[in-house]
Amino acid sequence: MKNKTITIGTRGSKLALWQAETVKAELEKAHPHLNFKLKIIKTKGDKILDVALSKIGDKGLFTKEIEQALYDHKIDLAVHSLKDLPTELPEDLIIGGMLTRAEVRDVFISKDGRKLSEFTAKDKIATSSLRRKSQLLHYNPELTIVDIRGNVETRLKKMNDGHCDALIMAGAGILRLGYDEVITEFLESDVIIPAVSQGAIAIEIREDDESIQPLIDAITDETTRLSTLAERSLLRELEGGCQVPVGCLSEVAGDQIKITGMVASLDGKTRIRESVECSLDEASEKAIELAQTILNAGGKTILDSIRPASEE
Ligand SMILES: NCc1[nH]cc(CCC(=O)O)c1CC(=O)O
Repeated sequence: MKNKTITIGTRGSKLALWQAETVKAELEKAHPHLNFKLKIIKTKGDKILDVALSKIGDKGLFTKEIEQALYDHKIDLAVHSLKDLPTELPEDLIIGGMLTRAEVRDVFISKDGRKLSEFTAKDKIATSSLRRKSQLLHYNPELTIVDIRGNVETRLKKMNDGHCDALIMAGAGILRLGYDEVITEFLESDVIIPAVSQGAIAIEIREDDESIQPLIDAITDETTRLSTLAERSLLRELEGGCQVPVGCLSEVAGDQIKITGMVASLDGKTRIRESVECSLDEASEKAIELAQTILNAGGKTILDSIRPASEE
């Protein structure tokens, strides 16, 4: 008799495929009696390549079509960069689990090997992320930031073709694709706080699909789960999507966690950073309190001033 085949939905970019293949390999190892196959799905974010992400609006840009395939039972689970999943998932869909988190830091990639500290107003740094832009300007208000879109390869090519002198990208994506040698430096959290859930791979499933959840439990890393859920609680409390200048860093030691949240104004003039330390078990609860602290410390004023513009 033929064994059941479980279908994994993914975007078609090299990074998305690497992530989906990794989930597939882990599932195959944990469940050798089952068959797993990948199904590639194109999303709106893959199709619109000439508009800055902050101008398209964020709700599920890289996820909507994949989630529809889940609803339609065309796939049984979906693999995403957790960072790209909105904090509120569509009805009846849940995050079933996460793989062990990889590199969380952003990296600086310059064309001629100069570090960020050596950059001046004459150099162009490309990023489409408001979080990166605002923190770069806080670090050095003289810096020149330009927009860029596209996947990792496209961005590297654009830099080499003269679009910019440097890029900032998530280290996780660069390392997964094996481009270690293009990294000029890792940006530490005193300069750039990473995005909420950066470096974590998530598996999205139908809430009522009881046969899938135990399969995913077997490959889920509990520390990653608790810390990224806490970061997402903070983001939800701030009511920020992925296109707001919000960052969050979790530092885990044993069963203790230190969470640092960050909100910055678009011009970088104001940057609010607050931290909390607690046990991993209470991380989500404390992250919500941390969000309130940040809102009260001026975060609310910043986020209120940004939201109307990004909703135009
Ligand atoms: N916004 C796109 C995106 N979503 C996930 C990653 C990289 C992998 C990760 O952070 O988990 C990237 C690229 C980047 O920000 O440079």
